[in-house]
Amino acid sequence: MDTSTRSDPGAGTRDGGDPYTATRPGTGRDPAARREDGATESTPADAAAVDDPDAELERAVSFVRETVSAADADGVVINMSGGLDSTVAAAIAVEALGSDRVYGLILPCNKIGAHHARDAEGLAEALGIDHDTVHLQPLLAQFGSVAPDRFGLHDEPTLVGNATARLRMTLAYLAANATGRLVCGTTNRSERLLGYLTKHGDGAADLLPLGHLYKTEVRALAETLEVPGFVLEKPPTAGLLAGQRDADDLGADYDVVDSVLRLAVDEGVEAGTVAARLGLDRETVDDLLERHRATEHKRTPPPMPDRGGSA
Ligand SMILES: Nc1ncnc2c1ncn2[C@@H]1O[C@H](COP(=O)(O)OP(=O)(O)OC[C@H]2O[C@@H]([n+]3cccc(C(=O)O)c3)[C@H](O)[C@@H]2O)[C@@H](O)[C@H]1O
Ligand SMILES: Nc1ncnc2c1ncn2[C@@H]1O[C@H](COP(=O)(O)OP(=O)(O)OP(=O)(O)O)[C@@H](O)[C@H]1O
Repeated sequence: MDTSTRSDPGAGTRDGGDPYTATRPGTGRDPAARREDGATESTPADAAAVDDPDAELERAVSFVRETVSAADADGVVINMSGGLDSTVAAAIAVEALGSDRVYGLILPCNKIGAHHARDAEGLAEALGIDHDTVHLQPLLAQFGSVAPDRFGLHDEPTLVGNATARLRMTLAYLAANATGRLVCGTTNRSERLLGYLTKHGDGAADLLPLGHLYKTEVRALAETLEVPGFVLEKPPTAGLLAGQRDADDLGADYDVVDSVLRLAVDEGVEAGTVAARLGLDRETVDDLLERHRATEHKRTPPPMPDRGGSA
């Protein structure tokens, strides 16, 4: 991916100073913790490993090609933020379908978003895909007039963030309906397992080419795709508030998050053992696993009464 041009060199970091030093929270690692079974302690950095990035990339590319073909669709629509996940998803879609069958929607909602939107426009141009930028503020302002005494959006970051994510989803489906395309989501496995997404917002899509990959694995794929350094350097953020970082919300960086999820969810290792093996404090592990449990409803279809015996 030749995307060396960037419209705004400061956009990735200007809202929070140096993202890798000053604003990053602690990793949650407890140097005093030791493995209960005496085995060698693993490190969160182990989570970053992708055995064969080229093969993983080919798997994702084939998946997109086959899914679009099976749906007899003309291509995909991707909401592009200028961040890691949507850039990697768009690059995979271009490899799978060709640039003329990928359409990017860039949907900033505030001033912080405007910087990232310029990045997204540059990335879309470098990928050679058609794209449009739509500022959401006027549409969101209308949401504020709905029963304002009951659901005021002012000073409610989560309400505004979720409404924005669902508005982006609505526009993606509008474009998909109108052009015979599928909506390509950008959610990764870390976000899915923690429910760290807006239900029926950024979590809603027709295909998820990154849905099986942890965030640290998406990063490894980005390197294989030669995604430009400034995208890799952006600290993961939902992009809704100045200085907001996924690591602040989740209590740990993604190398820690992914290590915990691999052991606890994929391998079924008990929380205390996970903490000991990774050298983490128990609270960090418990908080992450509680998020996982509490968001099961985001990973399953809506419940409904059964029919009393018949399927
Ligand atoms: N047990 C249950 N069974 C069935 N449904 C249940 C439920 N509990 C809640 N619900 C429903 O789910 C709703 C809550 O879920 P939801 O609307 O998603 O809202 P919620 O999970 O509260 O918020 C979304 C979270 O995802 C984060 N996010 C969003 C977008 C992008 C990113 C990112 O960085 O990529 C992160 C955001 O910062 C926030 O922490 C409730 O209002 C209710 O309608
Ligand atoms: N300004 C935006 N314009 C269009 N789509 C957006 C915008 N902001 C977020 N989205 C959509 O919502 C998804 C989730 O947002 P989020 O900011 O968490 O992801 P990201 O920027 O791709 O990656 P990262 O988590 O590394 O920031 C994005 O991948 C993208 O599809």
